[in-house]
Amino acid sequence: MLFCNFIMALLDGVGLTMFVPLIQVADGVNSVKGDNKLIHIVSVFFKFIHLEVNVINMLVLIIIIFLLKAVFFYFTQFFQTLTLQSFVKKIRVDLIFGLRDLSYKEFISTDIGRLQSSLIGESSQMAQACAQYIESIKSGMVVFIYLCMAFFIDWKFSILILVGGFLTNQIYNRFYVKTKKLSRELNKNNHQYGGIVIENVNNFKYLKATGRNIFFTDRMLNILYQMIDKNILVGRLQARLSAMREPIMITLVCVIIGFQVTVVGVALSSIMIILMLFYRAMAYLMSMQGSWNNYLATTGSIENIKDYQIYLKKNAEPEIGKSGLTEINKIELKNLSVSFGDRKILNDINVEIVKNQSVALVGESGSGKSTLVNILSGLLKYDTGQYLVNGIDFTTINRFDFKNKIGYISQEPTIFNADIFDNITFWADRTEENINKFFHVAKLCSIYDFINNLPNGYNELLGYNGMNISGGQKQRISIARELFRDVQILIMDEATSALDSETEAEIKQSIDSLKGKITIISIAHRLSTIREADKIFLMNNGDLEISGNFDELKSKSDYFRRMAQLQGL
Ligand SMILES: Nc1ncnc2c1ncn2[C@@H]1O[C@H](COP(=O)(O)OP(=O)(O)OP(=O)(O)O)[C@@H](O)[C@H]1O
Repeated sequence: MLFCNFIMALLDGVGLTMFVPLIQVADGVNSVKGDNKLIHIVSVFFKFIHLEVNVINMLVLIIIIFLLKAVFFYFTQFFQTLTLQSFVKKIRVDLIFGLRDLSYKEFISTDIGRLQSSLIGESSQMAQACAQYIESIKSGMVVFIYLCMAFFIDWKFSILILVGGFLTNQIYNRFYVKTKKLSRELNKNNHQYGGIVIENVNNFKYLKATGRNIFFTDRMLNILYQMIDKNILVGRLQARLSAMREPIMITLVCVIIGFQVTVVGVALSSIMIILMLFYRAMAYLMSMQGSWNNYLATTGSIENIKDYQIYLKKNAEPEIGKSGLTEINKIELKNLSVSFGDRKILNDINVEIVKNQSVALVGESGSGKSTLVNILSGLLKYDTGQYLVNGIDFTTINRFDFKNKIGYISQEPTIFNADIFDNITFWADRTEENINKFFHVAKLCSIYDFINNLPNGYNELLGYNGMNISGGQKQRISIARELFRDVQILIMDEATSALDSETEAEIKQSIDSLKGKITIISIAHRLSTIREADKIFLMNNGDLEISGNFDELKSKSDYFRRMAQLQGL
């Protein structure tokens, strides 16, 4: 791109300077005072191509030069688009992979506003910044070529360009500093705004029901107004820059005419050419300064994206280890401890779960059940101890291979903004086999009748976060999705909490039918759902107190017995 731009600028300069010998030829060589260097070069060139030096030939040459320039202009623009798109691709792909690999531990404390604006809005701003950066380099290159040619044609002219450049740069520098500062502030506002919008959307129902959305609206408006004020300031700066361009140039042009006529005493034809070259060079110089200022107006985004890429890389949790895990036969935790900051959340945990066993975790709220399950599923890292899968250290296992075999149903059901079929099958092809399997799991999860009664059947859209269906229906869809996947380990964290007793009993039956076929790890406050579990772990304040089956625990633990009695078991 830069090579084509270089040739294009060279042709532009050569084409324009051709007007000097053209006028000289038209007027008769002797009519122009001063240097006859150019006409000499032109004569040599025409002699070389066996043509006469006359006005017609020179005009044809000028047309050919500008046609060639157009060809190189085309290639410059084309390569610029390629450069820009490969840059945008690199940034966006990097961020996409960064999000994929971001560790769960980091994600839960990340600035969501920054995350979303980095991945969406600012990536586009980066493209604009890159375009402006390229433009300023291109214009700079043209100015440089003009300068070189100017030195060759008339050193006084090059001094004038340098003086012009220096003067305008002095003025522009003040604007550069202000624009850069505003850009950084705008960037911060963008993150705040993004964060509030996401919070507003995620908690829309609550905010609407309680009238608190007014508070959020005020917060959004407050930041929005700040952003608008700053954007107006940036616009004002840019308007001033553009407005100043012409008066500066006209003043400089007048100074040059005055200087040339009164001091040097050159003929008008010569002055016209110098002015033409000067005007052109200054236009490129100012365009370079303008593009540079536009580029600076987006530096906040550039700095942020750069930092964010580093942040994502630093907090990446790649799917390390060799692939090839075909079956999970045993998982073990040995003397495993986890802390959040200074607080120990899990303390010296020892757990062994073998293939197709069904285990349950019980304990008071905050005792560490979800944290333990997050460790088992590979979402969270542990501080000390060991996690073994089939006797192999978990850190050396390919996470993707492992997680691919894990089904996870959490307290908050996961619903995608798609229809029921895609939600359950995770966008599987609608082949006869998949449709049959879809109905099979729908029956297992007591959602078959519901789907059949919908106006669009399994093509019914569920809306953002499943707004169009009930909590229990969402939960059943989440469970069906995991059953459709043929997972080897099914983790259920309060999976049936949103269901009424009748539906819960139905689903329990379905889950029970999986007993002995896959490994099931469940957390439940309602003990009836885990009564049949092979092994129950009782947790207390980060410790794993005791384990055994339902009846064993009842006899071993007063707490468990009390809980069971309270629930009529
Ligand atoms: N990201 C986190 N940062 C700091 N502390 C955390 C974090 N996640 C959980 N905790 C703390 O760890 C402890 C255990 O939480 P955990 O969610 O594992 O408990 P739980 O037994 O599953 O509770 P519940 O039954 O209410 O879901 C709690 O005291 C909680 O405050």
